[in-house]
Amino acid sequence: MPGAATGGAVAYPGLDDWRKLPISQQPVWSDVSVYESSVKELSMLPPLVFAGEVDDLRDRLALAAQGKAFLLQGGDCAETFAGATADKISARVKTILQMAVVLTYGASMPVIKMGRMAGQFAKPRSSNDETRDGVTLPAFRGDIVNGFEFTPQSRAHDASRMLKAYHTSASTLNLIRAFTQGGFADLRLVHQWNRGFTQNPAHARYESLAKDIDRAIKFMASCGADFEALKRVEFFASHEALLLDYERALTRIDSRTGLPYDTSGHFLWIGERTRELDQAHIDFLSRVRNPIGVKLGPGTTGEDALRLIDKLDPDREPGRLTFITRMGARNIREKLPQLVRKVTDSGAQVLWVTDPMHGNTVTSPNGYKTRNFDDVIDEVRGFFEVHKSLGTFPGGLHVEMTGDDVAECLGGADPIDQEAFLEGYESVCDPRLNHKQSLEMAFLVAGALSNRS
Ligand SMILES: O=C[C@H](O)[C@H](O)COP(=O)(O)O
Ligand SMILES: C=C(OP(=O)(O)O)C(=O)O
Ligand SMILES: [Mn+2]
Repeated sequence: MPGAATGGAVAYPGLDDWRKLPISQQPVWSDVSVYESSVKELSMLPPLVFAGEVDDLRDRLALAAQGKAFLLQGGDCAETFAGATADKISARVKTILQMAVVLTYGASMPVIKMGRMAGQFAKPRSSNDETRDGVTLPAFRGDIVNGFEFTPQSRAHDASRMLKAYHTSASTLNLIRAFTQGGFADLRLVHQWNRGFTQNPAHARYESLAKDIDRAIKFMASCGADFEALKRVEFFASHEALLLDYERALTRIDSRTGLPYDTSGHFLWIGERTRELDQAHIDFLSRVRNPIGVKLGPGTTGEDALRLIDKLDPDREPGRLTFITRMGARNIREKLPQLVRKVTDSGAQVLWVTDPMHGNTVTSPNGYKTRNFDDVIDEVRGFFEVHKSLGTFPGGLHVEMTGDDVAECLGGADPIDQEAFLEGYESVCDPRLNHKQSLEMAFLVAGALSNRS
């Protein structure tokens, strides 16, 4: 039975209480013995992240909550096993680094860099099934559960996929660490991150900013400045903590503090569909030390937000809790103010982040799940306007994006139209900003951040 096996997972009071609670969006594993052996093996594998890194991230997020840093979180809607190639991973990391440079330079503010990467394999779905040409099969729930291919074999829920997800996360993280610690992310290579991407307006704008940074670095170098700090960047891994069998098996007790950390990623978030207060996801995540995010859709009330704070951040610990609002461009100016006001009046300090993607999903006339770049931008603008009017800090941006030249979202300065989807649509779940749309977004946010006062 799913959710039943603790395998060899470390024991700690409360870590298995979620098993007695209602839970949604979980697989029904097709083979119980495979499930049991997979969970057992997972619980014996090394942690993917170190608890000390998780603590560092909490400190960084605390700064963002105070308005002293900005969080940039981006990556695929659904990572895939096949997509974990060096080219795709490096294009995504380079794009996030480029966006971060634009933000740091434009807004004169430290930027916390975080991928929806190295673990973003589980997807909640609006429907359990999918029907094509009269054939109905289980919906695709992410590579950690089943395959995208539309056959009964591929769509069966196969628990051994959790092991593949672990190993794919490990190799992705290994490459990310190599890139960001091994010299590739050195700010003096700011031009090189632009190489290999096609020419376009955002690309040219980035080149010109990179020239300014180059000039400033050369000037400082000739003044004798020490650039050791520019060689490496911190880069954190995050994903939606949806599949609790997996998250539980990777939860370990930190030898320094004796406390539980979910070592599948640095930052974990709870999705809009699984954030019910008395249910399994909130309970489980309330018991691990990682910084936690919660997605908040347009139906969230101020009372909901306060109850989530009490449950997930009872000690009001700086950096512990991030609210990722995904209201939709049409709702944000009306719905966000009451939430922010209620939280601020309670004295709690959370980090407010905008996800301008998930409230703006539409179907294109030719049948693709897409988003209009203008709607995405409008939600970002609304987010900044609301926080400005309330005197609170718009602390981060959460986007579905890729470093590849895909055609999945409509519009942008070098516009994508729906015909382009026929060749360029690659996502197995939600549409992502492509490389140029991502850079364009970064310039817009940098402008909004620097114009705040
Ligand atoms: O992020 C993913 C989607 O928004 C979520 O999985 C729901 O998608 P669906 O409506 O296509 O199932
Ligand atoms: C499913 C997702 O988001 P939400 O929970 O906000 O719908 C997601 O981030 O891919
Ligand atoms: Mn998504």
